[in-house]
Amino acid sequence: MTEPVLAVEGLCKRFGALTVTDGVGFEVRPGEIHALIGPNGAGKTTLIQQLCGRLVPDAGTIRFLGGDITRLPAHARAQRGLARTFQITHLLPGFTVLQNVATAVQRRRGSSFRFFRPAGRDPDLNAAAQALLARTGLAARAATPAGALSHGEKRQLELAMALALEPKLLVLDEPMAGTGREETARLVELLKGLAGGLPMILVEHDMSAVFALADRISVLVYGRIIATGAPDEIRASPEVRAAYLGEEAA
Ligand SMILES: Nc1ncnc2c1ncn2[C@@H]1O[C@H](COP(=O)(O)OP(=O)(O)OP(=O)(O)O)[C@@H](O)[C@H]1O
Repeated sequence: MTEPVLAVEGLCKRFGALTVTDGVGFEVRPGEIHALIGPNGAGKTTLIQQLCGRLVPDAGTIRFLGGDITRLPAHARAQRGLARTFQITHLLPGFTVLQNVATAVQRRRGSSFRFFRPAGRDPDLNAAAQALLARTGLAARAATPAGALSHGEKRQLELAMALALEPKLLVLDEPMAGTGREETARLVELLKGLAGGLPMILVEHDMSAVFALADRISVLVYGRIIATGAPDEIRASPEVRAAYLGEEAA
């Protein structure tokens, strides 16, 4: 079988007497959307923080594209292509949508020698940024200040900025949080369109979005992964239903 993009083994994290990540292991395969679901307090955020380098695990290993990244700082992981949305990017509300994305492209290219030239006036950066806006359904909003976007559009912009980093694995941290039904449907379609090449980890409470998007799902309960499988397997698993999904997946 092909090498996994991300391989996590025996990951443990304790806060005092509380074991929040308890021997977690799972893999992200090339091109797959791998959803991580679990009830409130299951340890999803703590797990993601360890994957992205914000928290150091007490035990276990994280391998990304074949290299051990367990002890690497967050920025070094980002440089290798591990991008987390809704955390690593910060929207500049007074800047236009285009300028925000152009700034992210500029950061990726490391073109700090052009610091005296505003990102929004560089034709190369603008072309790259325009392409990302087209990819994320925001082309018509290029000249709008980021602060004037709807909540769902801000999510699209965050996605465009994450894509500007040319990630090799995208960690989507509750992308549907706070979005309305229509916006959720739009984001699901958008993410479906991006899928197929770019592997993603999707942490999400909205089960309809999870089941619409995920190729595989891992279920985290009390810091342990109790099941990993295709959506149909997860939906049918008595353990998962008892521990978490209940009637939601019926
Ligand atoms: N820095 C910390 N110090 C102490 N306890 C913590 C810390 N961070 C998280 N916890 C505890 O660890 C447990 C898991 O929290 P975590 O936020 O990872 O869960 P979660 O699955 O992301 O929950 P939610 O779905 O509500 O976001 C909780 O009991 C939380 O109170």
